Amino acid sequence: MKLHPTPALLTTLARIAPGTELAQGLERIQRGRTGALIVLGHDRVVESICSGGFRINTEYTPTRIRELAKMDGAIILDATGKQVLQAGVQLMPDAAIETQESGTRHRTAERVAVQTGFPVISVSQSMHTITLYAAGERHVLETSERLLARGNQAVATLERYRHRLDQVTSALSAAEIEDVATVREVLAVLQRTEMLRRTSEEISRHVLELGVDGRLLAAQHAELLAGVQADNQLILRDYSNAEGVELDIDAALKKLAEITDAQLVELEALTKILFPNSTVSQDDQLTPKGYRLLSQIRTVPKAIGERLVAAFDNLQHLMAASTTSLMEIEGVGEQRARSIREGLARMAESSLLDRYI
Ligand SMILES: Nc1ncnc2c1ncn2[C@@H]1O[C@H](COP(=O)(O)OP(=O)(O)OP(=O)(O)O)[C@@H](O)[C@H]1O
Repeated sequence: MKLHPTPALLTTLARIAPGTELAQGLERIQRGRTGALIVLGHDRVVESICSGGFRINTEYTPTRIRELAKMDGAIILDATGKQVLQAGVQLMPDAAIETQESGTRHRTAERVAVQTGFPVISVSQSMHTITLYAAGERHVLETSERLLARGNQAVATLERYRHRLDQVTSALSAAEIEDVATVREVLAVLQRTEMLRRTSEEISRHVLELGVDGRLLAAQHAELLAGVQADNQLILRDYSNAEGVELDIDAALKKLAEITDAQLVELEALTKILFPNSTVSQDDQLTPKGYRLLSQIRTVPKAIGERLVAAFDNLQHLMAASTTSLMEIEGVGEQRARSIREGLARMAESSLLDRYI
């Protein structure tokens, strides 16, 4: 799935997000009902397509750029956006570079961005829009109100997803402890975790683009993600050898991120990720290795979790292990062995309570 804006474009969007000096300048230009063509960087290539205008080499301020935008021609800033280098410049990019834009300002902006590799901002006087050309993409900036509306909608979705994820995660934990976990339960957690991840990523992009206007959204986002216990890497590792062959976890995670939203809902594509070589029924039972549940015990660092799984092979064996046999593992002393046993016992207790009371 291709994200929009892409991470490369987002980096530039964050530089002109509300609250930044550049955003304040753009806002003043729009309020003054003028347009502008601003190049965010300067080098020999830029120099070679510049004609006329004048060099000012002065510190960037929102008021200054607003005044300079009143003139015909483009404004060139340095790559940090802190210095105004030239103004009133006629840009003559390669006319062979394709552009779908119609007005000359926007056509020029797109071509300059492609030719120089620097971000270019075009403020339209007639349409009152701000378009950013960067990283091979074109992005029309949205108002904070619209971005916030979409962000709030995504937060409401995230809240629903979180609730559902918590339900399927505790159902899986209970089933794992009783050794009756089914393919369906495992896939449900894989699916819900990925849905949560996608929505969360969407909110992060809004937050970045919103700058200071996104503070509340960022706080809500963080709160909703606190304590999420599902982790798809651990799920995949827990069931990695369900077919007798170890999965390539990184490749599986990549495939998971690439399937479409529609495929994610249907489970078929997810089944193929976890079981690339065989056909399974949703009711088939699986035994986890125990990575995920071990990761929830505070006193078990990752390296020790790895050794425990390597030595005991699966969660059932781990749960049956005595303190003495746990202590045979490097890094597990008496205290840690006890806390592992207590941790697993506590999980068993609470999952039974969840299930039957
Ligand atoms: N090659 C260029 N170099 C520098 N400035 C340019 C160039 N082309 C256009 N401009 C600037 O854009 C202004 C508007 O041009 P034009 O109306 O043709 O473009 P437009 O894309 O329709 O703009 P808008 O959407 O703002 O109306 C020009 O007056 C000039 O200041």
